[in-house]
Amino acid sequence: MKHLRNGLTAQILYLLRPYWPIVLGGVVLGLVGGGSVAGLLAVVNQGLYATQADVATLVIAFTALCLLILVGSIGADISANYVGQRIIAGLRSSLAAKILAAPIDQIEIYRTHRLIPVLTHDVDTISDFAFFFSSFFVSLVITLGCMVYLAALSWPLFLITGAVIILGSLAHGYARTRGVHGFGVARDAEDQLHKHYRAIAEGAKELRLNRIRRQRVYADQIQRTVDMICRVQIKSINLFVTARSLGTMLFFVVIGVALTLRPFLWPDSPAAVSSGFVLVLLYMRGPIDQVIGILPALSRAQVAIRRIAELSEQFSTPEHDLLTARPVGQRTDAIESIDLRKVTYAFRGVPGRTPFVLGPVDLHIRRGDIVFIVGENGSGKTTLIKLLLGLYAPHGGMVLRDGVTVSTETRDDYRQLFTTIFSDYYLFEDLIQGDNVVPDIAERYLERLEVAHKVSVENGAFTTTDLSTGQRKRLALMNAWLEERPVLVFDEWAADQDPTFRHIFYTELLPDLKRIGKTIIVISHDDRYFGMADHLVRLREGKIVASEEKLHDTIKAPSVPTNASL
Ligand SMILES: Nc1ncnc2c1ncn2[C@@H]1O[C@H](COP(=O)(O)OP(=O)(O)OP(=O)(O)O)[C@@H](O)[C@H]1O
Repeated sequence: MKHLRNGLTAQILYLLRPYWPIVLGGVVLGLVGGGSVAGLLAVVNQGLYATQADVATLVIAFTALCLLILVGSIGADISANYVGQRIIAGLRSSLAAKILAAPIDQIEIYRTHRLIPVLTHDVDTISDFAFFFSSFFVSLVITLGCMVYLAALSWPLFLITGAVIILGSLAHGYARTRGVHGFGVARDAEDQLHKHYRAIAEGAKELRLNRIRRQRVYADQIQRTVDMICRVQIKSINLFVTARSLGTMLFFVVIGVALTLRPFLWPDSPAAVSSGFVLVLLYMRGPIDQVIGILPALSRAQVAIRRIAELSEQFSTPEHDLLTARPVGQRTDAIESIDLRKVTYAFRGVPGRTPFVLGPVDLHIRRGDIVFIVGENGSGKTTLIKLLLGLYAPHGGMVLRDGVTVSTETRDDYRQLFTTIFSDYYLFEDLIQGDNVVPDIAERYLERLEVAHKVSVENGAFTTTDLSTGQRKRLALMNAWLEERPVLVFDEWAADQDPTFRHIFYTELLPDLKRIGKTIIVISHDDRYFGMADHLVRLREGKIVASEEKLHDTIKAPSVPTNASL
């Protein structure tokens, strides 16, 4: 926890560091604006008892102070707004960068339903607070300025007021501690709520078909979580509201007590002291109210910053240089072989269960081979290709490209060799080649994939991706073609295809891709087509139990349009 607090302070200072001149300027302007308000109250109080001779001086002082208040508060507001918005923009970019550079297994452990609320909810909470920060600071300075004026007027009254403020602060301290705890609990529940929201959005069809599950999701999960957040928020905010009203009432009490006691305790004190005291106390109520009013937002921002710090800590071992613009490096025909030597990988275990361990695996892949990776569900096929693709760093053993070990430094270059269509692939609408895609070539690919009647390529993007599952996968395949990388990896690509196109995929497209020099790795359950493989690797419980290499001569003339053949 201590570590986290350090992280929290460090996080705030780190965020403010690039803007320190503006922050400093804003602080000075806030001090000038807030201090001038206290000065203005003193002038007003003097004005109540001014003689004709004092009027000119007081008017000049009044005007000057009004100008200072204007300049100070506007300046403080503008600088706080600027810094706040820049920090939010910086946070948004740096969080996105952290996710883009985080190791894939760390992202998988963190989980999407926890990731999105940090990126949206927590950043927005800080943004809300940043918006009010300047008035918070100026109000704080006004309060301090008023206290200084009170001390100048009368020490006993200053001490009484100080004691009341300390009392009020203690009440608020208590409310804040409880409130922060409550906001923390509510924030945890927001993650759960987000998970349930994803379930009703992504599982809409299943929920429409299953009444029991629908009611359970709504009543037991969503409503229960929503009610819990509501209860905790009401409780936390009630604490703040009660402490706030108590504090306000204390002000009136102190005014009443001081005025009642004045004739007895300080019978000789001048009237200007009493009126100044009342004036300052009545005025101070506003800024103090504003400071107190912003405390719940401050507490929420504190919880949000902690969440962001946690995420940053979770992703604190990024892969380096992932976002540096660099040439892609060698592509076509850029490999002769890939080897896995005694590669192992273990997932984190669930308590009471043995974690899945892949390996040790030895695998040799030659350029131009069609490699099938087969095995039962859960045997480790996807885990194996994630290691092969450099998405997971092996826990033991090594991956070699053309006999050279792939290291942390070279892993991202190595990954650029592959185009992969995962079984849970994400289809980007824009093509990476953008405007460089010749419409004719795109058209021929689409025709080859039998989707040209549904979709075309315009301005470097597909005209639509509102297609059937199988058709969307064909677009993903077209993307893969256009990327022109030497190794293509298909994770159960054909599973969503109709029998005719599945046949075309295995018996025409794969051989054609091989013919143009591609190395192809296919995860498949289609045992009818295992004969198409040059190298069949069978996995069971994370181990290679069979590795058959053979030659076959079933390759036909190319029918895939390639840039070379076009
Ligand atoms: N993120 C994860 N955390 C913990 N365990 C995991 C994770 N991903 C996969 N596993 C475990 O690893 C094992 C292998 O999973 P993998 O996805 O590699 O299997 P697969 O052979 O591709 O299965 P399928 O044919 O069903 O796609 C499974 O038993 C699974 O429980």
